[in-house]
Amino acid sequence: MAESSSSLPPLCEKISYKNYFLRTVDLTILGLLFSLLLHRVLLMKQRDNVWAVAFLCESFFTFVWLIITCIKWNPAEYKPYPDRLDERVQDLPSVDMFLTTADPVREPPILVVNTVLSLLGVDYPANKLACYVSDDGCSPLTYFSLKEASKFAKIWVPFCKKYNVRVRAPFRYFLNRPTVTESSEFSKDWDMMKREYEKLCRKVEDATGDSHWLDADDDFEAFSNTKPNDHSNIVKVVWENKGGVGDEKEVPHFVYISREKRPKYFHNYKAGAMNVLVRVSGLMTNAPYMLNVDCDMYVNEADVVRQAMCIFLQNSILNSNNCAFVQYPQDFYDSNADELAVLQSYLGRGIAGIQGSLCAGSGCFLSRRVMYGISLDDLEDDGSLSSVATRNYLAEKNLAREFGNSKEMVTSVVNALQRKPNPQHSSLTDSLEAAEEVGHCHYENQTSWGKTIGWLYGSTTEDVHTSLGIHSRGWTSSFISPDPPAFLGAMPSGGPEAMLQQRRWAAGMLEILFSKRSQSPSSCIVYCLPIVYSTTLPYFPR
Ligand SMILES: O=c1ccn([C@@H]2O[C@H](COP(=O)(O)OP(=O)(O)O[C@H]3O[C@H](CO)[C@@H](O)[C@H](O)[C@H]3O)[C@@H](O)[C@H]2O)c(=O)[nH]1
Ligand SMILES: [Mn+2]
Repeated sequence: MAESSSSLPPLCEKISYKNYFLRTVDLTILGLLFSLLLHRVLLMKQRDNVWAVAFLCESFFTFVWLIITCIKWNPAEYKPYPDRLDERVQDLPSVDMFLTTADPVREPPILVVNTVLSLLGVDYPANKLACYVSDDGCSPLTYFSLKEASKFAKIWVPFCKKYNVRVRAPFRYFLNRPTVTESSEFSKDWDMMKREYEKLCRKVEDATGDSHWLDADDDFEAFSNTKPNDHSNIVKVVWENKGGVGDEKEVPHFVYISREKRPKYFHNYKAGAMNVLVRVSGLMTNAPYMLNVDCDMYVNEADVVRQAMCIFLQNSILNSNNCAFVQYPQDFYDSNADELAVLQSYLGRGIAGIQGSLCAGSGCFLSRRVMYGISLDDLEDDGSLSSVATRNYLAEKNLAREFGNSKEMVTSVVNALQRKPNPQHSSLTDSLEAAEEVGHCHYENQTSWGKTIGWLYGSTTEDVHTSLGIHSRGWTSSFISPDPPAFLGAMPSGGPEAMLQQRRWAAGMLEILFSKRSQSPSSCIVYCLPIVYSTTLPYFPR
C-alpha cells in the first residue's frame, strides 16, 4: 500500500486482489494434474504412441496451468484518487498526447476526429495539454478533417466541461438522447451540439468524394504531388492555445505531423512515427509525460490524465520517482472481446503484483525522461540527475551523437532530463523549422533512436520491446483499470487479424527469450510466462 510521507491521504493505493479460495482451488487442480502425470509415469511400461501423446499433452497442460497459477497468484492494481489531486499538487505537469494514423481508408478520418476530440476534451488544464497527430498516410483529407475538428472543439470542449460529460467522443455521446428531466438549457445546448457534430460529419464526408477544396486553400499546398510513401516532412500547427479569453482557452495545442517518407527508407511503422512525435513535441512543448493512443481508440473517461498523474505524482511525493509508465487496459466497443479482457486482467493485474505491468501500447502514459534512456541508477532520491549521470548524459557531444544533430533537439533533451520546461517561445510556429528537421527520414541515422532511446525498432511488438528495455533499467510501472474502462477501441475484426495478433505475441516471446536486453533471468521469466500463457489462451479450455 502506498504510504504518504505527509499526513495527507495518498494519491493512489496499491490494491491487492489476493483470493485464498481461488488459490486453494488452483493448488488442488495443480495437485490433481501432478497426480495424473505421476499416474502416467507409473504406466510407463505400456509405452506406445498413445501413451506418448497423452503424456505430452498432459505435461503441456500442466505447464500452462502452472504458468497461469504463477501469474494470478498475487494480482494487484493501483487505485488513483483524482479528487485529491488539486489539494496536493499546485502545478500539474504538462502532458503531450500522441495519436498515430496511417491510412485514411482503413482508418476513416471521422474516426480519427473522434479520437482527437475525446483527447482535446479531457478534464485537465488545457494549457498543460498538447495533442500531436502523426499521419503516415500523408492525407490532405485527414488534415482537412482535423482542421474542422479543431473548429468544432471550440464549442465541444466547453460543452463537455460545462455539463461534465463523461464520454467526450461525440459519436458515442450522441448515441443516447438525454433524459427528459434534464434542464431545458441543457436540452437546447445538446440539440445545438448534435447539429454541429452532424455538420462536421457531413463536411468530412463531402470532402472525401470531392477534392476541389484542395486547390482552393494554400494551406494544402504541402500535400500536392505527395504519395504516402514518398513526400517531404509536413508539420502544421492546427491550433495553438494562447490562453486568451472565453471558450478558446479551453482547447489544448493541436499539431499535425506527416514525417518524411522515401521509398528507399524503412520507416519502422508505428514505432518510427512515435519517435518523430517524441522529437517534434520535445521541440514544441517538451512535456514531462506523454500519452500513446491509436487512432481507433477513444477516451471513455474524462479523468484519465488526472488518474495517471495520481500514480506518477504519488511516486514523486514519496521521493521514489521510479514509475516509468501507467498502462490502462484496452477495451473494445464493437466486439465481445472476452478473451482479451481475461488476458488483460491476468496479464495486467498479475504482473502488476509481481513487478509492474507490461506496456500494451495504446492507452499508456509514459515519462519522457525514461524514454530518453535514463536508468533509475542515474537519479538521486529527489528525482534529479546524479552528478555522474549529469557528466555522462549532458555532455553536448554525447547528446548530439545519441539524439541527432539538431541543436534545438539537444537543448530540449537537456531541459527534459533536468525537468525544466523549454524557454518560452512566443508561438509554437517558432519551432516549425527545427521540427521539420527532426522529422526527416535520415535524421535518426547513426543515432540511438530506436536502439536505446524512444520506441525500440526491429520488432513486431515494439511496445512489449519498449517496456522490456524500460524495466531492465530498473523502472517499475503501474496498471490501472477503472470501471467503466478508460479507453475504448474498435476491434480490427476477428479472424485473420486475431491470428496475426497471436503471431505477434509469439514473436515477442521469442524476442524476449533471446534479447540481450533482459539482464536478469528473473525478469526474463516474469515476461515470458504471461506471453507463453497469452499465446495459448484461446486454445485453453475455460
Ligand atoms: O506504419 C504505421 C503502422 C501503424 N500505425 C498506427 O499504429 C497504430 C496501431 O497499429 P495497428 O496496425 O492498428 O495495430 P493493432 O494491432 O491494432 O495495435 C496493437 O499493436 C500495436 C503494435 O504492437 C500497439 O502499438 C497498439 O497499441 C496495440 O493496440 C494505429 O493507430 C496505426 O494508425 C502508424 O502510425 N504507422
Ligand atoms: Mn488497431
